[in-house]
Amino acid sequence: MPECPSVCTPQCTNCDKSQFQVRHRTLEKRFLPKFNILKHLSHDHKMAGQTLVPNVCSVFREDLFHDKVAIVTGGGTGIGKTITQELLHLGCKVMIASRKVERLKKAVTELKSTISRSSLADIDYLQCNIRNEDEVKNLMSQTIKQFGGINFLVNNGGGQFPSGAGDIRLKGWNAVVETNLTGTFLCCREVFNQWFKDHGGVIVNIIVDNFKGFPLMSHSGAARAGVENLTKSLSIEWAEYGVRINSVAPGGGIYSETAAANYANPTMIQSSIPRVPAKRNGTTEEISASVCFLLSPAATFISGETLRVDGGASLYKNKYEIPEHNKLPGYTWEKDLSSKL
Ligand SMILES: CCCCC/C=C/C(=O)SCCNC(=O)CCNC(=O)[C@H](O)C(C)(C)COP(=O)(O)OP(=O)(O)OC[C@H]1O[C@@H](n2cnc3c(N)ncnc32)[C@H](O)[C@@H]1OP(=O)(O)O
Ligand SMILES: NC(=O)C1=CN([C@@H]2O[C@H](COP(=O)(O)OP(=O)(O)OC[C@H]3O[C@@H](n4cnc5c(N)ncnc54)[C@H](OP(=O)(O)O)[C@@H]3O)[C@@H](O)[C@H]2O)C=CC1
Repeated sequence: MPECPSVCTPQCTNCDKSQFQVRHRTLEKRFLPKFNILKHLSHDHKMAGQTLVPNVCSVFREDLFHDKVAIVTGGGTGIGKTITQELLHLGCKVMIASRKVERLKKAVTELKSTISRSSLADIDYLQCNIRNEDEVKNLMSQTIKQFGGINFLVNNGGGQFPSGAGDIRLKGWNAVVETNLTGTFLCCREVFNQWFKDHGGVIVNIIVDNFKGFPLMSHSGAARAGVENLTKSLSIEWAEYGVRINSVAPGGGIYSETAAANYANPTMIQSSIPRVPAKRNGTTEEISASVCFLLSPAATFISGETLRVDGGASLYKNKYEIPEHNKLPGYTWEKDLSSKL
């Protein structure tokens, strides 16, 4: 672990680790191909009564988005929270939106405290279930009212539950498709109708690594394939309005406490590591950087594209182990003729 810097950082009241140690331990663990991250994160580190907010940094220049307004769905947790942190760091005003108000409130309180006085950045939240058309309309209109317009939409909110396709009930299928495909469509349509049609803007959709199918999450694989195609259609339809739209496909498992908590087996996020050429999980920061790149002027000639951020995983073999079986016998004329004898 790196040496403690000369300026002493606050101590965690739960475990005596310094802020500096916590930050570096977290990074260190993330890069170890072991499944012990959960143990390390078993309590919130608190510094002088405050939950630790890790120091934000970015490969982009600090004022890059100082005149921009972004909406990040699912911006209170995991990948969405990291994207929000980086956008704030780059001077952006960010509206985060999802279903659970308590999580949104907590994130806003935490992240607001990180904004420096000289920055034009700002953050607020709105409750919005992206499956609900009226709530999506309200998200756009309230953001325009509060921040004066919208430049970026990051459709990050989404998810699924693991299940064999044979066991997925219609309600569960619909819940996943409505969340990931319909919800993304509603957000795109409303931001376009209410603002982008007249002012242009940039959209980034977060999808998944479903390029070789998404066994045990077939509902999500199908819904995200729909989003990938929607991305292509809209990039063509809306180019004349100054709208760019791309997708980012995180792969290999991106650890966050909330992502892991969604699964009965919390090591599921880590289980794909053996099949990631990079031999590690991705970080939320790596997803955020790719989103910021696609939002930025560095990507003004990129639209309708899907950026795979997966350490090469989508090129490697499928992560679903197929049990030994002989249920798909071969066809030969000999067998065919002998069956007719
Ligand atoms: C190698 C690993 C790679 C992993 C790659 C991807 C990782 C990630 O995406 S991490 C992100 C994880 N975060 C989330 O998924 C959060 C968002 N997800 C959800 O909110 C749910 O999964 C949802 C999309 C299904 C929505 O849930 P909810 O709002 O509760 O939906 P409804 O009440 O309308 O309907 C629920 C309906 O869905 C079925 N169902 C839900 N959960 C399960 C489950 N765990 N197992 C089986 N079935 C489930 C079920 O039919 C529900 O209806 P009822 O039976 O009437 O409750
Ligand atoms: N972690 C990973 O390995 C990977 C993640 N992804 C995708 O990245 C995105 C972010 O996931 P991640 O940060 O990892 O996990 P999280 O579970 O932390 O994030 C999911 C976010 O989506 C929000 N959300 C879910 N349903 C809705 C809804 N109906 N309306 C509004 N918001 C909703 C949740 O907020 P709330 O519950 O408050 O509504 C939550 O903030 C998801 O789309 C996920 O599927 C893709 C590939 C890999």
